[in-house]
Parts: sequence; structure tokens; C-alpha cells
Amino acid sequence: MSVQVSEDLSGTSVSHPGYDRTAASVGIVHFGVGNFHRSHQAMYLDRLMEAGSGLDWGICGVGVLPQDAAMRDVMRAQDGLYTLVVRHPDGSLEPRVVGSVLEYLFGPEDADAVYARLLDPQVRIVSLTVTEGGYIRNAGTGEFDASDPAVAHDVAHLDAPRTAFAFVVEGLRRRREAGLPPFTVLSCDNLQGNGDVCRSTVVGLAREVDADLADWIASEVSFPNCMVDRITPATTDDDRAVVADEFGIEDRWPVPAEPFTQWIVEDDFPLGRPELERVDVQFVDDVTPYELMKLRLLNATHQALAYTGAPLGYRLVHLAMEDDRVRRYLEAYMEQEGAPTLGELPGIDLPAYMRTLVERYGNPGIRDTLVRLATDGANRMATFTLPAVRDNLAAGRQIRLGAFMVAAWAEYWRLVASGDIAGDQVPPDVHADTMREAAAAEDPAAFVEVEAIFGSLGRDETFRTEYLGWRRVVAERGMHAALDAVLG
Ligand SMILES: NC(=O)c1ccc[n+]([C@@H]2O[C@H](COP(=O)([O-])OP(=O)(O)OC[C@H]3O[C@@H](n4cnc5c(N)ncnc54)[C@H](O)[C@@H]3O)[C@@H](O)[C@H]2O)c1
Ligand SMILES: O=P(O)(O)OC[C@@H](O)[C@@H](O)[C@H](O)[C@H](O)CO
Repeated sequence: MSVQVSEDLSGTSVSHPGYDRTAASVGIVHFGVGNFHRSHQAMYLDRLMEAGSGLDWGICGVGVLPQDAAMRDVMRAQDGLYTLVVRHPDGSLEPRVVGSVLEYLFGPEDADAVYARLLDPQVRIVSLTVTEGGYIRNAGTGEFDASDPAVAHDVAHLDAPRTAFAFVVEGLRRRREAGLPPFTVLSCDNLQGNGDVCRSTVVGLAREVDADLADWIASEVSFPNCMVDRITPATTDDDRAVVADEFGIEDRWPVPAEPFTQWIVEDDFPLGRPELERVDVQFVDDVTPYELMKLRLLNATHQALAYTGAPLGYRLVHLAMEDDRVRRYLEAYMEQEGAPTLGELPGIDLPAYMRTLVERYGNPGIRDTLVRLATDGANRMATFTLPAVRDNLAAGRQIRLGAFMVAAWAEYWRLVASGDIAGDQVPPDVHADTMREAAAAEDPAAFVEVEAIFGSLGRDETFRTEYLGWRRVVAERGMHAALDAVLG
């Protein structure tokens, strides 16, 4: 027998909210309720509520993309409830029905309701997970891109915008007009200095609306940086079936995740914040070194996994990790080119951190896919890998392994262009047409000459020589032999 995730779960074996959800109220508006938000921030709030605190920090989720209609339907049908299934390396599963998402609003159909929430004095934090590519930036320079068509649209239609940032700008404007203090804006995306990037996008967009508003936001609104970490794959039909068959729960959109979870946040919340330190969130003055460590080791090697693994025919992360050459390449990249770009890391045992990453990727229960890691890869390479190559070049250090990663990425897109990587193995990428064309060009240099991604790096002679050399080795000898060669 199975029950809907929104029904009385007291007769089931599944852990579920023991707190009174009807007594909880919204304190956070979150843009981009995807799997990661549901395995991470919402999970921490749920834990806190279970621990007897934070009932006034419930979440109102907001979707702004047309495709978020799917999440709207599920969240409404399930009263915001969903099952988080932690998948352990030994194959055991740990389910928990999460109760911290109290409401879900869909921007494209009800912008007024979103603004009403943003004007609610009890809303003290607005958080976001809208992906690295969602920040309206030029990937090459990292600057706010006022020429993006979404900007012109939203400036002209603030009453019905398409981007989360226009909601934030206009929400702040309305609060200021109403004499209310501004909420704190908390980016939880994988970006170096995610709070700073978020501030630059919000202020940049506000400047297109009203310079005085932009100045007010720049001086009055807090944008803490944070480091977020939990590998959270996309949901499959198998996940739905497991939740129904093994736990008796009918859930249209459960979330799988690894056991590991980490959140380090700069403690700058003028209107207060939930007591998340009670549930192992770390609050620090400056998150930069920890964030850089995670992006340049974890996220960069996730890119490496996708581009070395897929050409070898792997689809799942843990299976690619069983390939000795792939694993050794990841380890070499972290030790020789990722770690040297990091500053002081008080309290961190870096070799142990890197070993843990290898163990986490090897978890056979998680079934993370290479295609998820390669999704939107142009924005990810520009965020996780290319900045480390630039730093290493500037410091006169080796760039062999980073240049190899770019060559593997080009090979990956060449295989997409030739149809050898096809169907559901082709990742969505806003730059897909450009990358496909550049990778298939007769001149291999065309790939690194995509200005919007590589900027001046594509013109650097040292980088070009390394990249072109590895591209030739991959083309002539194949990925396995190329990995042998780069590993020396
Ligand atoms: N999945 C992970 O392992 C993981 C771990 C750490 C951080 N993150 C961060 O979370 C982000 C989302 O990952 P996910 O796993 O939840 O993906 P997902 O595909 O499950 O959800 C993505 C969410 O972002 C929204 N979104 C995407 N582009 C947007 C845009 N331009 N404007 C507004 N909303 C937009 C989608 O509508 C959806 O709600 C990542 O890009 C990353 O920055 C993910
Ligand atoms: O989700 P992205 O775009 O930041 O990058 C893909 C993965 O590297 C990422 O999702 C990791 O799984 C995550 O950052 C682990 O915490």
C-alpha cells in the first residue's frame, strides 16, 4: 500500500516533519527550486525546524522560467512536500520527507503574488539557485551584460519580468518605497564570490532602471558569499519507483543526494537569519578560500570527468571513476594545478579533502551522470577551470593538465558534432551551437578562439601551444592513450 507524500505519513517508516507546518511561516523567498535547493537549503531549514527552531523561516519557492510550471504543479499537488533520498555507498537508502517549503509561486502567471511576498516584512532573506549561466554576465569578462535581451525586456516590463534579478530589483524598489528595510540577498550558486557576482548583477540591472535605486542597493543591501556542496543528481523514473516500492510513498519528484553536505556562509544578515549553526552550517567572516577550494577542486574535476569519461563511453560518474586513467588524471589535476591556485585554508587538510572527493565520486549508490556534469559546460568551464589556467599562467606554473581538459572538452563537442555522442547524452548548453561548430572546425584553434568563453586566454601563446598539442594527441591516439601521455 502506498500513500501520497502529502497525506498523513504517521503510519509509514519514512522520517517526516514532526513539527507543526501549519504554525510555520514564510521568512525566505527562494528563486530556482530545483533538486539542489531541495537537497540542501530546504533540507537544512527542515532539520532546524525539526530541532525546534526556525518555524518563522519557512520557504516560498519561486519559478521564473516557463519550464518551472512542472515544479509548480508538483509542489502544489504535494503541499510543498517531497522525499529526499540519501544514497549511501553501501546501497542503503535514507528517506526523509522535507517540510520547509511552504508555498510555491510561478512568476510567469502571478508576478503580483511574487511581489506581495517580497513586500512581506517577515521576508528577510531572498535566496537564489539559478545556475552559473543565469547571472546575466559575459562569460569571458564576468561583467554584467546590459546588452542581454532579457535586460531590455525586464526593464520595460518590471510588472511581469522574466528574470529572477528583475524581481529582486523591483522587490527592493517597492520595499524602499514602502519604508521597509531591504532583505538580504543570498546566492547559493557555484560561482566564485557568488554574493559579489549577485550584487553586480542586481546593481547592474537596477542601474538600467534607476541610478539612484542602484546606488541605494549597492550601499544598503547585503549579499553574503557562501560555499555550497552536495552532489545532487537529476531525478529519474527509477528514483520515483524506488520511493513508491520501498517506502510506500507516491512522490512525483523525489530528490536523490549523496550523504555529504556542506554550507559555509558569510555572517552578514542585517535582518537576522535562522540559527543554522545548530544544524552544522558554518558561519565565517570570509568564505573566499573555502569557495575557491570547492570550485577549483570539485567542480573543475567534475568537468574533467565529463570530458574524459564520455569519449570513453562512460555515462555514470562512479563507473568512469573505476577507470584508473580517468581517476589518476583527476588526482593529478587537483594536486598539480588546482591546489596551487588556492590561498591559505585555515583548518582544512587539503590532501584529505581531495581524497574525500575521489571517494564521493566513487559512490555507486548516487548514480550521478556525466551528462549532468557537462550541462551548460561553457559557463561551467569558464567558472571552474579557465580561471585556474589563467592564474597558473600568470604565476609561471604548469598548465599542462588544464590545457588537456580544454582539449578533452573540444573532443567531446567534436563527438557531439559527428553524432558519436547523441540523443540524451548531448547536454543542454546555451553555447551549444557555438561549441559544436568550433569543435568541428578544421582548424583546432577555432575552439579556444570563442571570445565569449575564452576571452584573452584564447590568444595566449603558451596556452594555445599546450592546448593544440593535446588536441593533436587526443585526435591521433584516442583518449586512453592521451591520458597516459599527459600523466607521463
Ligand atoms: N546539483 C548539484 O549537485 C549542485 C550542487 C551545488 C550547487 N548547485 C547549484 O545549483 C544550481 C542548480 O542545480 P540543480 O541541481 O538544482 O539543477 P535543476 O536543474 O534541478 O534546477 C535548476 C533550477 O534553476 C532554475 N533556473 C535555471 N536557470 C535559470 C534562470 N536563468 N533564471 C531563473 N531560474 C533558473 C530552474 O528553473 C530550476 O528551478 C547549479 O547550477 C549550481 O549553481 C548544484
Ligand atoms: O551544478 P553546477 O552547474 O554548479 O555544476 C555541476 C556539478 O559540478 C555540481 O552540481 C556539483 O555536483 C556540486 O557542485 C556538488 O556540490
